[in-house]
Amino acid sequence: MAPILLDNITPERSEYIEHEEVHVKNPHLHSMEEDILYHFNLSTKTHNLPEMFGDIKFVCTGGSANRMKAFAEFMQKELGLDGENGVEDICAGTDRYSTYKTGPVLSISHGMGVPSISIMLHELIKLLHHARCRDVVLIRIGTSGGIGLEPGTVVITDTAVDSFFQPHFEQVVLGKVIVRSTELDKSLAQELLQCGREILNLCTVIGKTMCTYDFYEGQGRLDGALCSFSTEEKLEYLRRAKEAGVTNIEMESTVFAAMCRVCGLKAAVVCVTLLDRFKGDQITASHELLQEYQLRPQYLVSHFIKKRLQLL
Ligand SMILES: O=P(O)(O)O[C@H]1O[C@H](CO)[C@@H](O)[C@H]1O
Ligand SMILES: O=c1cc[nH]c(=O)[nH]1
Repeated sequence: MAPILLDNITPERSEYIEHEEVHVKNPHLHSMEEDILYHFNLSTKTHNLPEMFGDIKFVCTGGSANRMKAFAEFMQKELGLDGENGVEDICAGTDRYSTYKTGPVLSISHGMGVPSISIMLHELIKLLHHARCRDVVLIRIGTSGGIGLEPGTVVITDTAVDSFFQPHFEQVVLGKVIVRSTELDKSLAQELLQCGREILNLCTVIGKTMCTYDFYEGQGRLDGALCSFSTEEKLEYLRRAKEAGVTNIEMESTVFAAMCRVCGLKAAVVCVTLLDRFKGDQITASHELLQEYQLRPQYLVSHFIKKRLQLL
């Protein structure tokens, strides 16, 4: 078994320092003449990153490219910005991620699962660093499976946990396992919860979010191509998750929380639940209802952004 190390590049407690530029935790980066953000099709030599991105204060990210485009269009309207030509994908030169900027809001897709969001976050955090951004808040707006919650509930994550219900993210580096904390910013979570409460008919709760490496077996589903457990074993696992404080399950929150924390970035996860996993595995809601569910975290985060910008 690989040796397990607690993260040795993270200080004891990674504190967010107000008004400081976004920093990266990589001593090699400063000696590089050029930094190519390959999956964004951007580079420090070919693009003026401070001019293009220096005013970003909010980064919102979610798995689907269409959702993040829709969110950018929505924010354009909400912030009263000129939207005659719609929004344009800044990284159109690559189809790995879709990126839109509307005023101080960057909307970017991350694909599905830990490896995909982790690559995006490496390049995003370097982008924010090269652009000399300050006081940036990162929010994942996503979907999830609920544990004992009414479908359509919006969950604000207080801590992301792994499949053992631990607040950890494990990264294999040079054949060793590095364990990083997945605690999220508590006051930001409370601020978002308050925003949820201010929106009529939006059911918002706070709880732990479990992040898995798979949608099927990894989330205890009985309907994948493989399944090695019984219905009773599945329900027992979900009951144990619920007892540990888990309210929903998705596939990116631990690495998102861990990477933002190491780099001193304030981060939050806001996911709507598409089903109650105690009641089933298949997502049976209609397309229209699922579309409406996906808008709920967007409304909440838009409300939060407008409050922060003192537009409300
Ligand atoms: O709806 P988004 O944000 O894409 O995320 C959730 O949906 C995907 C699975 O359907 C996973 O990536 C999970 O985390
Ligand atoms: O059950 C679900 C629903 C959405 N996303 C997940 O990861 N799981």
